[in-house]
Amino acid sequence: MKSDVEASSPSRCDAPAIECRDVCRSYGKLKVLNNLTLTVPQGHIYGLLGPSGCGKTTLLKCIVGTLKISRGRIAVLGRPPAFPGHGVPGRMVGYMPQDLALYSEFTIGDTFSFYGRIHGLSSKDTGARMDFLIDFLDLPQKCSLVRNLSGGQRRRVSLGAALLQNPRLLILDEPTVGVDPVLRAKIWQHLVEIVKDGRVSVVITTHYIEEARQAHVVGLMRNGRLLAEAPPDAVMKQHNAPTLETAFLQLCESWDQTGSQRCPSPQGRHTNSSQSSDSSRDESQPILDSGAASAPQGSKLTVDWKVRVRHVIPKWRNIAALMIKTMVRMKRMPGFLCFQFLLPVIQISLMCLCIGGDPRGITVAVVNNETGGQLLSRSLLSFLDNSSVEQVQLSHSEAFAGIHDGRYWGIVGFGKNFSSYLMKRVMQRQVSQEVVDGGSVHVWLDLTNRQIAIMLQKKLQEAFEAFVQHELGTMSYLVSLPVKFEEPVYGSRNMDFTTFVTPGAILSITFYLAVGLTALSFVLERKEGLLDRCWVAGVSSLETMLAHLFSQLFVISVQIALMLLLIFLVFKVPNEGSLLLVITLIVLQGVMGISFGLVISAAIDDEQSANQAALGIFYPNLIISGIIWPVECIPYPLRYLSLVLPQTYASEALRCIMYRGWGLSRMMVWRGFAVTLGWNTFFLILATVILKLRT
Ligand SMILES: Nc1ncnc2c1ncn2[C@@H]1O[C@H](COP(=O)(O)OP(=O)(O)OP(=O)(O)O)[C@@H](O)[C@H]1O
Repeated sequence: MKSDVEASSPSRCDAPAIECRDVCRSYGKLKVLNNLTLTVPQGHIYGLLGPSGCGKTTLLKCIVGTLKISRGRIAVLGRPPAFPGHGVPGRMVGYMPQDLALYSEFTIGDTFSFYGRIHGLSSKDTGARMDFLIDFLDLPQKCSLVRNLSGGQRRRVSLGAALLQNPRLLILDEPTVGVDPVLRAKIWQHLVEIVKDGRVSVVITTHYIEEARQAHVVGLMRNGRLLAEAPPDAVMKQHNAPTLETAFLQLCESWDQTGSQRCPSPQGRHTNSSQSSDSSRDESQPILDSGAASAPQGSKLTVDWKVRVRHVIPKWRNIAALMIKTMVRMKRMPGFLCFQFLLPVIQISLMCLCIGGDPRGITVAVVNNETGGQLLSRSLLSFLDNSSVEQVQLSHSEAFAGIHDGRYWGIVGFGKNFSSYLMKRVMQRQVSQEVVDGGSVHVWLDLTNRQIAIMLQKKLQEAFEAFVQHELGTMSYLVSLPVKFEEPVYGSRNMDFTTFVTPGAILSITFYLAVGLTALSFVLERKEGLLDRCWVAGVSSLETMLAHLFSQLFVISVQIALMLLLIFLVFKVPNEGSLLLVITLIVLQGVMGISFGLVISAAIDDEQSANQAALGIFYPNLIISGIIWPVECIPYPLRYLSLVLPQTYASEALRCIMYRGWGLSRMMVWRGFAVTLGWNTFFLILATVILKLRT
């Protein structure tokens, strides 16, 4: 069989392009690849055929390194995928995944430029390749948006992106689906052309079995095993079949009848001939040693520490390419960008406008039984704040009927001798109970709304103090409480509840917007195969995270600038402390939101669950972080939980900076920064661990 392969191959080369030995891979309990052994000779087109669900895509993902195998060994272009310093993943491999994995907001030109940047092509080279590919793949103009292309056109753009850098190995997962027969023939012709000099190898999966006759070798897969691996003619000859499809059907039937033991598969041959003592080694652990699959016998692949360091250090080129990608996408979605910038402004405005202010237009029934001219009751009522309290003069019975019907929040009542009795109370040393009662303002309140009731009590008290000051002048001390509130040490007398809530609300808004955007963008990119495609192109997970962090920092900065301008200039929230500290703490909370978004996207695969996770923690965190109500009201042991949450100490620190003017030397301030940094580190480590466990 091997001689058949060599006879039909365009050139000979000793080291195979891909060598898989006894490869196993499972998804949970589902065993998808089952001791699969496969060899792709250098300079050949290898057609990987098999029914839907037999494991072709899984195998290709293992070959390019986006999935780790659980057992066996893989060598691609001489080394295991992801071997430090190896070009796979990277420029040496062109990968077209089954999902189109294209940014729909990109134009065709943007798509090629993006991958050109990642592969380090000059703009001239990218331009030349782009022109060739657009012409060759019969694509529309390069300014056409991917989202406006037909399914077949998108598939061709995806193929073009895989061909862009002239890779040494092409891995194409069903590139001809949805492509018309003329173009399909052209693609195959091109593949035959590029492997001619023996430098480039191609692995292609297709559902059109007959088109695979143009491949130099076909591998027929079923149930995670390779049933046959030979040139198409040899397979047909062996099964005396007129077509490849018939041969494949016969092979499947014979497999079903005889079982795997006696099936004439090359796999058995490989397994027997090459079985080594370490063939069942777990590749997910010692990935460096596993490169021995292609190394000369007895030798081990070693890596220079410089190469190892270079492999780990993020490349600025890739980060820049990803950041440009984000900017281009933002530019193409101006509505979404405005929404991103304006949403926090809208949220904080609504909060400042609607939470913490005094209730207005509260109707109160006034029952005034006094008659005559110079009445003290009228004078007192004139000091009641009209903007907050609306007075309705009623009789006793009407007032009580109204409050019982819920039309009034309270009743203010004066007896018919109120003025004279009040003066007696003030002037005489001893008075009767009748005078005390008659000289008092009687108030009945509906206490079902605590905020309104508190406001009414406060407004009545203020009105009384102003009235006493007006009527008694220097003698007003006679009816005042002997308690004097001096100038506040911190804050001002007119600070309202809004002032308390604002710092925590800013942190919370910044944190949750960053969580949502990060989780959603990563989950969507992974679901659409975009992350995998970038990874195969040579972008590391760290580079992806850093690029996202830098792009998000830009968005967060604009959001913070707009929010701070609004609260300081429009809502006049005071800031006694360092603006730099205020901004730094908010930015760090935004970065923490990004880190938490990474945790969600690492752990969750679909956007709906990611959204639910983000929303699910939103309210509990808001409530027990002391953002809308003081932590001091939280009962133990819930208080302990509250104190370790990411925003409890941070909100307190921001309030201390803004309202007390404190700096980092104060424990309540540096504690907020320390907790934020601690959570940041924890989330980043957790995201990395989850990603590692799930790969
Ligand atoms: N992420 C995953 N989690 C769980 N099971 C999976 C996952 N991906 C694939 N599978 C399962 O693994 C099996 C092989 O899938 P794979 O995509 O490799 O098949 P395929 O041969 O490429 O199929 P097709 O030709 O239809 O693309 C299928 O049963 C599939 O349901």
